[in-house]
Amino acid sequence: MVVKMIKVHGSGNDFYLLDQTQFPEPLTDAQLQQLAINICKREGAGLYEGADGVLVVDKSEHPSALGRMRVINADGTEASMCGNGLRTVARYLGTQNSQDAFRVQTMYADLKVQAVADFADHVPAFSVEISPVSFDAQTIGMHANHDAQTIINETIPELSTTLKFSAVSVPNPHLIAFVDHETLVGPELGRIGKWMNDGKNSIFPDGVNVSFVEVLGQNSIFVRTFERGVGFTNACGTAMSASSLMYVLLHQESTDFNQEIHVTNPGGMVKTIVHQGADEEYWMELIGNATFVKIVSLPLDSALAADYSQASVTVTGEQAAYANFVGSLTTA
Ligand SMILES: N[C@H](CCC[C@H](N)C(=O)O)C(=O)O
Repeated sequence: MVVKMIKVHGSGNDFYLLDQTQFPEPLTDAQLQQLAINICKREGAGLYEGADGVLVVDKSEHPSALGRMRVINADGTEASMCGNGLRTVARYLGTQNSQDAFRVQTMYADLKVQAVADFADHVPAFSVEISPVSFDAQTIGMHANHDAQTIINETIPELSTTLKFSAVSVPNPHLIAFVDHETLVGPELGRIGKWMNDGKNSIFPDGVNVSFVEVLGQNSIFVRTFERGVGFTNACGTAMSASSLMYVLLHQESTDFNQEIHVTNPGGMVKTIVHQGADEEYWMELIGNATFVKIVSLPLDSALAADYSQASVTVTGEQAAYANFVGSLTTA
C-alpha cells in the first residue's frame, strides 16, 4: 500500500500532511507515531529534509466540522494544537470541499478557519482560530512557584533570576518571556527549552513550548520558540498567538484587543489579532501562509521501516514564491 503525503509549511514550520481517508482503515496510533519519528528526522536521516511533525487529517466526528486534524510532533508525541499546521489543513480541506470558511475538529475544539487574500503571488493565506485559552497551572501542566495557580509576568527563580515569564495554554502549553534582542538571540532559550522538555524536570513534567519575544515597535513583535517534542523551529503558530495575547495584556499602553499585530519569526511573518469574547474568554486569529511545497509518495511499509529508496516527489513550485515573499519582508 502506498502512502501519499503533502509537504507543507506555515511560516517555515514544516510538516508532512497525511490524509488518513486514503487508506481502507486508518493507521494505528503506534503506526502514526513510528511514521512521524522516522520521516521527520533531519540531516538526511528522514524523508527528504525531514519535518517538525506530521499533520494527520481524518474525517470529522462532528457535523459542525469539515474534517479533523491531529498533530504528531517529530518525537512521536501528540500535541493538542498546531496553529501553523491548521492553516495548511484548512487549505487542504477547503480545496477538497470547495469551501472557504468552515470549522476543523481539533483535540479540544472545532476551530474556525477562513481563506484570506494571498500574502503574495502563489503564497496562499488562511486565518485560523486559536483557542481555548487558559492560565490555569493545572490545565497547562505546570508546577512552579509553590504550585502557583497562575504565572503571569513573574520570575520563576529556578529558571532565571531576571526573566519574567507568563504561562498560558492555547490549548497546548506555552511559557513566554519578553526579552531584549541580546537575550532573544542568546543561549538562554535553548537552555531553558531543553531543560523544561527533558522529561525529568518537576516544573513542566509533560514539557512546554518556550518562547522569547522581542517588541520591535507598536504592534510588531519577533517570536523565537523552542518547541516541545521538536526543538528550535522556524516558527510556532500557537506560540506566536500566545505571545500576541501576552503582548496585548502586558502592553496596554501601546496596543489593544482587535488590532492587527505583525509577528516576525525566523521562518517569515504572520499576523495575529487578539480578541476577548462576550464571555470574557480570549481567543486569537492567526493569519499566515499555507504553502504546499511538494507531493510525496512511497510504500507505507517502507516508510514505517525508515526505507525511503522508493519515494517519489512532485514539486509544486510554491516554495520559490514563498522565499520571494520572505525576501520582500527584509527589504520592506
Ligand atoms: N508548531 C505548532 C505547535 C506544535 C505544538 C507542539 N510543539 C506541542 O505543543 O507539543 C504550531 O504552529 O502551533
